[in-house]
Amino acid sequence: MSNDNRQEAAARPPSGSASLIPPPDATAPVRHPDAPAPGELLGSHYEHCFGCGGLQPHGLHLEARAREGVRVTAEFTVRPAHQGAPGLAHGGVLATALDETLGSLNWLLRVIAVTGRLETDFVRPVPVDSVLHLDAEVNAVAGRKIYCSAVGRIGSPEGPVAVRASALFIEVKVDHFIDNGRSEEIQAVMADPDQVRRTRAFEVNP
Ligand SMILES: CCCCC/C=C\C/C=C\C/C=C\C/C=C\CCCC(=O)SCCNC(=O)CCNC(=O)[C@H](O)C(C)(C)COP(=O)(O)OP(=O)(O)OC[C@H]1O[C@@H](n2cnc3c(N)ncnc32)[C@H](O)[C@@H]1OP(=O)(O)O
Repeated sequence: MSNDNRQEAAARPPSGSASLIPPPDATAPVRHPDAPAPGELLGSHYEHCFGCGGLQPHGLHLEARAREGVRVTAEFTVRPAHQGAPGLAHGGVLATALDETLGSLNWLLRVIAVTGRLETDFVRPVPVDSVLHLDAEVNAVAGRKIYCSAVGRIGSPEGPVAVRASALFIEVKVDHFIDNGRSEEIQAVMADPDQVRRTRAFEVNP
């Protein structure tokens, strides 16, 4: 694709499916009063998470930072292990980086939620060793449904757009993980009082 065509593609509104368009009764997202201050790192929601976990050797090690409103930013350095084509990031890895960044928005709402739908536009190839600057925000909320979008730019927050995503997250209770997770890992997190306290605090969402 030529540079002109890429710029045109980057400027196009995301071609999302109907289920990613907030319904008429959707409301603007409300930042929780106890959300981390703008500029603060959010921290990992689970240390073995492939997206953000510090103890996950194969992971992306994304660190999301709170911004104003219900918005976060994160940086992802593309490593040789993330290749799909020679020297270029795998699209699924880029989708994971978008998913993780979007998922971290729920810290600002103080809601536990999982990805129901994630639609990704791959606008330009992302070379190994480049830093992808991700910027995500919640656009609307309707009941348990959280509508959000993200963009990833190469090299700097003002760099060329490489990827974009629209997503629908669905609020769940802690039981979602207890009922569905493998018992070995669930027992390990249940034995960690900090993890349980943090997760339960989110569930109450005062
Ligand atoms: C104490 C120990 C705790 C241990 C936990 C430790 C840490 C946990 C803390 C936080 C971690 C949280 C998340 C992780 C964060 C970041 C990682 C990135 C995010 C992910 O990577 S996360 C993994 C991938 N994700 C999944 O693994 C979800 C699999 N899935 C399901 O588990 C169900 O599918 C679910 C729950 C999504 C819905 O199921 P459900 O039965 O609760 O609700 P239902 O189906 O009724 O949907 C309600 C309304 O959403 C609409 N809706 C649903 N799905 C839709 C779709 N796909 N497209 C369009 N609309 C959809 C319906 O149409 C309906 O709409 P309406 O209300 O208008 O009718």
